[in-house]
Amino acid sequence: MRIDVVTIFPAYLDPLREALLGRAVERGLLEIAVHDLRRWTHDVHQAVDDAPYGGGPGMVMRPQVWGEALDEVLPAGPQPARLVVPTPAGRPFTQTTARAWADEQRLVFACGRYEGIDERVLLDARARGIEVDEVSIGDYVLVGGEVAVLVMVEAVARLLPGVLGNPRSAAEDSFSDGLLEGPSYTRPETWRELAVPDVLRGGNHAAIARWRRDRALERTRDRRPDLLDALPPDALDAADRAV
Ligand SMILES: N#Cc1ccccc1Cn1ccc2ccc(-c3cc(N)[nH]n3)cc21
Repeated sequence: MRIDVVTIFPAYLDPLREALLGRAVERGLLEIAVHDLRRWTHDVHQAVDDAPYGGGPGMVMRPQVWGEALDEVLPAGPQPARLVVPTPAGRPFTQTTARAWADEQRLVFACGRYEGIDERVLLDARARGIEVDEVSIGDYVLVGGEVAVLVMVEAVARLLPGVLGNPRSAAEDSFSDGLLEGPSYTRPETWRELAVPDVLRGGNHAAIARWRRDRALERTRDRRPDLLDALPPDALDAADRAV
């Protein structure tokens, strides 16, 4: 997978070169290119924004600059690519989204700032046959798209083959079965007079699986009842429903 990110703050994306993702790039499991949007300005001030038509607070990012940038970074043509635009007004980005995007050959992220990007940039991209996803990472307002891109790139990249040391981690993490993950423990057996639950030290794998499922159901019911409501009818068996 190749990931391109266009932004006026390229340094915001430096964390993509660190740790797990940095090692995945070094190992050639994915490519990441970050582009400074100001490269496509032609004025001495390198202006990327202007006042909004119709008035209102803040500024809007100019279509000309974005248009030239995306013409170069995301040329229309046979190679499929997806343009992702983070916005508070977007569809929710979820684990399901991450799984779907993990199958893409190319992802291009457009990081807006100010009050966002002129709508015609997205219209033009769609008119050129490019898939455009406007996505939100949560119901709160950030200052720009860069942090949202860090979140989404990490969520997608960890699903790529070879990126995680143990592929079971991605297969069994929260949301993989529609539930939140339950509590985890490691050594020592007792810490500050708090003991690891006996069942986890007992070696009975069926009992451990049951205990973990029960804790996941309890946690999901308590923190995210909406996820329980979204489960398919046959997702919970009688033992689950008794929790
Ligand atoms: N757009 C916009 C906007 C609209 C109103 C007020 C402030 C902004 C700032 N902003 C500019 C770019 C941009 C990108 C993504 C987010 C974003 C995503 C999530 N999930 N929250 N916030 C915000 C962004």
